[in-house]
Amino acid sequence: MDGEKIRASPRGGTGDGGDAATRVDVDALERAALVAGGWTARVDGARREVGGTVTRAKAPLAMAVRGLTYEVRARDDATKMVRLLDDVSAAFPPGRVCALMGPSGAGKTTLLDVMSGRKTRGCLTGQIVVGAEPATKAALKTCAAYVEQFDTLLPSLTVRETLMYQAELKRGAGESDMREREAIVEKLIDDLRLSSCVDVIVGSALSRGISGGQAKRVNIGISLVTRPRVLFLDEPTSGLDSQTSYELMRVIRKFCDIDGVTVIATIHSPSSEAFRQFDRLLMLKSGKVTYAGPLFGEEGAEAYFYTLGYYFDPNDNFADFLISTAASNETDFAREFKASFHHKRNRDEVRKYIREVIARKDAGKTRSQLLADAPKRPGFLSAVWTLLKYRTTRNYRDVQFLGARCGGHLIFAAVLATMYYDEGKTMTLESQINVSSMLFMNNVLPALAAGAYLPSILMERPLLYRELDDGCYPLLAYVAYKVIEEATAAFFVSLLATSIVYTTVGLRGNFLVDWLAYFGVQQCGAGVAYVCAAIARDVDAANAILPIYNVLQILFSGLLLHNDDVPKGWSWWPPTLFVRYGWQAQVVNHFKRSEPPAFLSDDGSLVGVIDYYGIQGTARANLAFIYALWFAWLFLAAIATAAVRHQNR
Ligand SMILES: Nc1ncnc2c1ncn2[C@@H]1O[C@H](COP(=O)(O)OP(=O)(O)OP(=O)(O)O)[C@@H](O)[C@H]1O
Repeated sequence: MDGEKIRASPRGGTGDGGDAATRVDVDALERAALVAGGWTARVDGARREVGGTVTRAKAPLAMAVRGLTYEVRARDDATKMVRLLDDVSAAFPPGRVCALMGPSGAGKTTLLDVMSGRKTRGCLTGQIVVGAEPATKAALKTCAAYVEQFDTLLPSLTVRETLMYQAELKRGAGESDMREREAIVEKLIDDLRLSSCVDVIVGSALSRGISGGQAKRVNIGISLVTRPRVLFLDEPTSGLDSQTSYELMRVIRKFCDIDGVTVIATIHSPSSEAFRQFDRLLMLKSGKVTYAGPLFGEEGAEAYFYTLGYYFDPNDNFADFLISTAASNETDFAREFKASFHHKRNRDEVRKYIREVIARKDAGKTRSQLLADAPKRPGFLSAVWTLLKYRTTRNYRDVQFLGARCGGHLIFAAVLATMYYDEGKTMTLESQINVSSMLFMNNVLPALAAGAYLPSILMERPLLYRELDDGCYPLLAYVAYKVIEEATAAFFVSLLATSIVYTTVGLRGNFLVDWLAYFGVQQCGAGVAYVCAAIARDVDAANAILPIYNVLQILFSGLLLHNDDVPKGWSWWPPTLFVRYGWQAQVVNHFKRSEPPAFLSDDGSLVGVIDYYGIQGTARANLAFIYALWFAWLFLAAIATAAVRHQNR
């Protein structure tokens, strides 16, 4: 409770060294695991074997940063650099739960992002080590996991499916077979106390699912499926009530003690009980260290701030005391810390870990042990299969998902059927105009319907970013999964829509050509939607960009302005338009250039509708252009998704 006394270490320790007695002897744990030859876990002193599977217990890893300075271009003036971290040095001993605290804007999240290798821009100097190695992005990917503040989960999966989905994406077949993955997931469900909601869907704002606290635990669980040795958490308790945040912190503490995970978490204002699960503290203010060391005990933070004249009333919440103290402008905390014994102790600790890296290097061990020990991740095909297995199967059961992709096409087909019934059976001037116009709209509509793809692509963007950052799959696997998912649905709906129009209107050409043109245009439209979704910041921007492209496409596809009349400056544009090729393929397929001449051309002679509009090429050649454009748009979409990152990192 907030009113309780916080005098001594809650785990009976007396400072940094003092709580060692209550911590799990991780070396002993690892030895036990090796002897047993199985994956062992100690819960309340008892050894537990899970599923009889073979996975070595891993020792937790220390992390340290020395002289870390990080600058970015100022938001308001790109010529200026802003220093967000200023000469930060701190040690994060193995198997401890470290709190990163400070007033709002102190640089906590920045430090967490920098340490976890997630910063995508800015200028970084200083050293970061993990274990006895430099903390390269590749090394961190093998041993660390990051839990973001906001839950990015798939709403339609149950808790168990969510954990299995992540386990399949993150654990390679060579290292862990299905049974082992299941054993890991069952253990996580147990450890995270998710048994009561294991078959409940995650849910969203629109569909009721698990509670906020359970969602947080699932979010942590998906990071733990790889059994990381370092866990970064960005404000794990934010938005939770004090009881739920306490329970969550206890679970995290347990992972730290039993599974040997080093935890580094930014935290705002936890309850006293939740805060007692931490044992180290790094405080920042304006990017500078204002305290680094043990949280509780005689040489802890309370004793340190007491020496500066800030007395902690035991009836208060210690975390609130630290935050309000740090916010005070009466003391230059960074300077005071540099002059303190605590700074010297921190410096020595950092040196110890950096020295291990240097010693390893001096011993000629330049190959990363972390990389060598890294479990094999699933390959490209395996990742695509997992995405289809968990995401597409759910999407196909979602009426809204299918409705958005099918409804419009079928309604348009029905309307065209009634408007142009039997129109293709004659070749009069009127029917030539009507059928060619109908075929034009038959290609415009699937292009316009691609707007239906935008919301789902944009909504799952945070999930995509997280899964890419977690190394779940390469971007191309995601693109492949998306194409298969959309193309499979489009295959059936385009077949049905084309059948309706072909038979009712009385089209004459090869049905396959009409269908391939429709399907191809539909897929090109999806490709354009992917590009818009990649470059647009939000749904509003995407909804503004896509219609501009489509209107420009409609204007220049040959019906509204004949091909021969396109102004010189625009002549490059029509050859890039898939609606144009779709229309041309279907018009040539229907009339076969054998329609009776009914239109007066510029030179006074009578020509058929194909020559009147200046339609070029055979049906096959036009189809070839559509499919070439499909690949071009997919290629552009992949490049745009990789290059444009709408994330404030
Ligand atoms: N490009 C930039 N130009 C200017 N200031 C920036 C820029 N990027 C980040 N900042 C500032 O850097 C500071 C550190 O941000 P950070 O998110 O790390 O703080 P924080 O301690 O996690 O804050 P909070 O507790 O509010 O989340 C903030 O004041 C932020 O506004």
